[in-house]
Amino acid sequence: MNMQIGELKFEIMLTSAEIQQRVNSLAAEINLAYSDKTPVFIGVLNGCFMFMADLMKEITVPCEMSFVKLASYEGTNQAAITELIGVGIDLKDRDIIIVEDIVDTGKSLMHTLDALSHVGARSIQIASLLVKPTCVEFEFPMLTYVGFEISREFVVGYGLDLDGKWRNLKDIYKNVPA
Ligand SMILES: O=P(O)(O)OC[C@H]1O[C@H](OP(=O)(O)OP(=O)(O)O)[C@H](O)[C@@H]1O
Ligand SMILES: Nc1nc2[nH]cnc2c(=O)[nH]1
Repeated sequence: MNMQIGELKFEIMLTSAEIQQRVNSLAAEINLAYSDKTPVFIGVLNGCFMFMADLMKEITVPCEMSFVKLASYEGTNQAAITELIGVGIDLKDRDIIIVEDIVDTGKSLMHTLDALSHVGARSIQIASLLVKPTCVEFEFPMLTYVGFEISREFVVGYGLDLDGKWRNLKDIYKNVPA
């Protein structure tokens, strides 16, 4: 299935069914690993909203959740990354799971980790639906829960935007040459 956004052409990369299946198995892994804990899930807005919602519905251990906000991209070009906006939960001695839609260069995740490094958490793990291994500029030993490793192309849908739009698509599309 193809989609044209302005001059950009997109092809379907992951269907809603494929995403749901993978999200369910990630949730199962987390349920097992945190069976004796009460983790705090911290979603990094805006992109995480669909992944976070679908993941949380499958989490069966007692848990809390909150959201932080960063901003980094405009269109397909990287711009300056701004500050982290508040969490609202005391994270001291808590087991944190950061929830991201995508780790591309890894800069956003580095900012989130930096901001959380002072809160005195007991543990920090990361769940990201998508990772671009050929783009990541940092090592993330805590990136334990990865939905799909994907290639370098820009992707939209399932929370991921292009100029603020297309986040609502239930499938994920990748940019292909026109
Ligand atoms: O690994 P990186 O190269 O830093 O890119 C990944 C980040 O980029 C996107 O966020 P963005 O800042 O565009 O905000 P959004 O979630 O509101 O779309 C995405 O949601 C990740 O947080
Ligand atoms: N929508 C979207 N946002 C991103 N942020 C970093 N990489 C991407 C990407 O491939 N798509």
